[in-house]
Amino acid sequence: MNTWFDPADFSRPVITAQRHVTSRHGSAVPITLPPVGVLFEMGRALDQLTQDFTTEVIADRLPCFLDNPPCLRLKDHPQVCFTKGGYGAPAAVDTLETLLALGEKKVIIAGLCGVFDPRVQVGDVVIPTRIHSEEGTSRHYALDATWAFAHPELCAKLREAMRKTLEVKAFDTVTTDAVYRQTLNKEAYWRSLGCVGVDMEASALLQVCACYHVPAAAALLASDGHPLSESEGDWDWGSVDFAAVRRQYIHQIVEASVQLAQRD
Ligand SMILES: O=P(O)(O)O[C@H]1O[C@H](CO)[C@@H](O)[C@H]1O
Ligand SMILES: O=c1cc[nH]c(=O)[nH]1
Repeated sequence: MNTWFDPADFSRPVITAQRHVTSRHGSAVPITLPPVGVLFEMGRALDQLTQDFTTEVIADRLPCFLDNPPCLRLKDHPQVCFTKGGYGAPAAVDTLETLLALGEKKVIIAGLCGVFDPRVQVGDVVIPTRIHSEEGTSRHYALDATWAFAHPELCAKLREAMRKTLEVKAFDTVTTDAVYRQTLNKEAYWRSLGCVGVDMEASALLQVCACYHVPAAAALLASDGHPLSESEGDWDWGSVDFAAVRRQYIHQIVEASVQLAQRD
């Protein structure tokens, strides 16, 4: 059983995100965020956003403990903010905790995943009901962090809102800490659990949101198809038109998040 989380430990965390954001290491300027936030776990998203939409800067540098990404909103739809989470579960959760400390009430996670199931192709969007955890961060937040669950209602609405050009698929996924230890056997085991894809942040983000009772759901664009056996070809990234697919995906996430925020 998990020994990193002690449910009887009611002593206070030495550093909290709430305290950190206004500390000397955080920000001198008060920042308030809109209630809905999109946490991109991919590199191109904020550049694409500023290229293709009219945006405004909410904060040049979010006062996270590790990284300091900018936080943006659309000029015409200021009720949603967009930022980039750190890569890997610990850095991603640092960004998330900061967003929550600054007032976010609902979180949409938008990232990439590698896929290892014939039912899913590069360019599909996987929106999981639950994510199996092989990362350590969520084990500091919950006694049983084996699976992290999306908020059922938000997950259903996100699937609906994302159904545009790209295929949306409702399969479970897994989050790992060790990208270079995704062996063929390991991925066969993940398949046996019903998982179709792997990323490095999403289970921790969903688990932390669940612990704080903040509705969250994750959409993962399949960015690379993994070989399923020794006889299949080598791993490779993306597809011939992956840049266009990724752009389409970012647009769908933007539209879906605005739609979901308008419904609130
Ligand atoms: O920063 P971009 O190109 O989105 O890629 C990031 O996302 C991938 C993992 O999801 C890794 O390749 C990482 O570098
Ligand atoms: O985290 C990731 C993202 C894409 N592909 C993978 O195998 N892992």
